[in-house]
Amino acid sequence: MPHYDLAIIGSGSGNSLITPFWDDRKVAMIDGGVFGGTCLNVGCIPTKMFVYPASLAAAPREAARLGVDLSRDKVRWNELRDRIFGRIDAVSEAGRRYRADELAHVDLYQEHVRFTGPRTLSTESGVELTADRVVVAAGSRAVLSDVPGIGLPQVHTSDTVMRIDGPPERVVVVGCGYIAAEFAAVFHGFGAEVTQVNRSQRLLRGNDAEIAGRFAAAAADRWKLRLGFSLQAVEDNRDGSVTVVFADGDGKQLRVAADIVLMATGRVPNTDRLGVDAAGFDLAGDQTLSVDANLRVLAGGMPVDGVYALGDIANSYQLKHVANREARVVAHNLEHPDRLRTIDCTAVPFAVFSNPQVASVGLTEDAAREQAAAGADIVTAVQDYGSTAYGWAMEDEEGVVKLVAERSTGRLLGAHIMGHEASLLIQPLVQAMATDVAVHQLARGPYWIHPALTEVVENALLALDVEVPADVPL
Ligand SMILES: Cc1cc2nc3c(=O)[nH]c(=O)nc-3n(C[C@H](O)[C@H](O)[C@H](O)COP(=O)(O)OP(=O)(O)OC[C@H]3O[C@@H](n4cnc5c(N)ncnc54)[C@H](O)[C@@H]3O)c2cc1C
Ligand SMILES: NC(=O)c1ccc[n+]([C@@H]2O[C@H](COP(=O)([O-])OP(=O)(O)OC[C@H]3O[C@@H](n4cnc5c(N)ncnc54)[C@H](O)[C@@H]3O)[C@@H](O)[C@H]2O)c1
Repeated sequence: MPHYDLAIIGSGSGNSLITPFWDDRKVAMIDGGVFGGTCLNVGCIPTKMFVYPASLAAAPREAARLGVDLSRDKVRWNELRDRIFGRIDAVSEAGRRYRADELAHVDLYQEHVRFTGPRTLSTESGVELTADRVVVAAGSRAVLSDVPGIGLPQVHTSDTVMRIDGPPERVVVVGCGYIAAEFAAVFHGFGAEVTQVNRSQRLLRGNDAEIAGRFAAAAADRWKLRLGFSLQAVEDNRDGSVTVVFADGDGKQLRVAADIVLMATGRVPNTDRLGVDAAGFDLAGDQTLSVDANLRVLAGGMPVDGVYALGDIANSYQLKHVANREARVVAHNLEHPDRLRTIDCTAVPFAVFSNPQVASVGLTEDAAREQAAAGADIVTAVQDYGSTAYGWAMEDEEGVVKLVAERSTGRLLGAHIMGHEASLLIQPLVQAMATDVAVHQLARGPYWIHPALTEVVENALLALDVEVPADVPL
């Protein structure tokens, strides 16, 4: 039975744990999927490599408003796809080869594994292995509704939809989360007829209600949006296309013909495939592994010696920048068990790279008001991109910055942005929240470049009705 100093399940964020510290120790890297995990192979990176060209392809609509007539002649999808995956697949394969062939102290197991005890594992091919320390970084996977026709080749998840021959002409997107929003924009940008259908009435669940409402209006302005319908079946039309059948709460049917269907109805942690019962590990309500602030896995509420978890299997953010930070904490804790560090989840931002973009950090207005003792100390400001000089240049009619703050302290509690490069505009606000810089200090401390689009953030900060100290910079 091979024994290791460290066994890592998952080569996504888990791959970064093999630091020089382990050079003279034995490490098992175990991954039953494609080397490099979700972000590299089927997640953040390839999606954004589609998002950017799709945003260029969508430019004629915007340019026309400004008096410039452009046309989108052709989307060479297959060429674009092969360029993207030519780059990504090579990175994944180089990473795999490095771990498999070039590091004498690392054994790469390319198969799935299950726990048989807290630090004992069994691979699909029957190898039993033990380790002093184990890190579970086994990620999450897409959920598929159990309806007739779900197995048809036209039905995709984000894992497969970027590899199709195309471009498709008619796309049905099921769901209303980040993945649905990003792919609806990609296919719309490339000229497909997109119908996005969701069970609930609200898009981008968990976002500030005002931003989610504005995003729904912007989406409905671009592609077909049908809310309140649940997927019932996918029917094979026997001509290469399918009909996607939905029903609302009253049983009214919606039937949409499509070349492809993208199921974007959420992701679940892979704990159900890991044999966590045999290890005795605790699960949280959302089926992630329960961990303490040091990211040690819990069993019966107590940390299991030497066993850590990180990423989508251990948190409900399902964001790569969170998984990366957790990996840094776990790497430290593995190397310094006598000086454990904790994970800090202050001001975790996210961005949805749709059209328009959405970005957010901290509390929504509703959550802030719920959390405020009497509800009286919360102030908000809503600033349209169109109120700034750069917004005039763009003739922008949609972009908006919404800020939530505490009146008495000037503490920024939340920031929510929709519009052009929202993912960039949010960053100074993330910095302010992470380092506890008050609203008036952020607005008047640094210079803000004129007439950059960042002025919309500056103006939103100035519009917040917070108490301003007398000596604040002018
Ligand atoms: C389409 C899409 C777009 C996204 N875009 C963004 C974005 O723009 N920004 C952002 O922050 N986040 C984004 N995310 C989320 C982000 O990709 C994930 O949060 C992140 O990759 C999770 O990393 P991880 O290390 O936890 O898991 P993963 O990278 O998924 O790694 C887990 C690995 O474990 C392996 N594994 C699982 N079970 C077993 C087992 N039993 N035995 C052996 N191996 C196993 C899997 O094969 C996999 O390789 C996106 C996700 C998707 C799907
Ligand atoms: N830019 C980013 O940071 C980014 C991009 C993509 C994904 N991600 C991560 O990936 C995770 C998964 O994304 P997601 O969009 O799949 O999940 P999600 O949980 O955000 O959204 C899924 C949506 O599908 C709907 N739904 C579920 N079942 C349905 C059904 N049968 N019929 C119709 N609608 C149904 C739900 O109401 C929900 O709104 C997210 O939590 C996110 O953190 C991040």
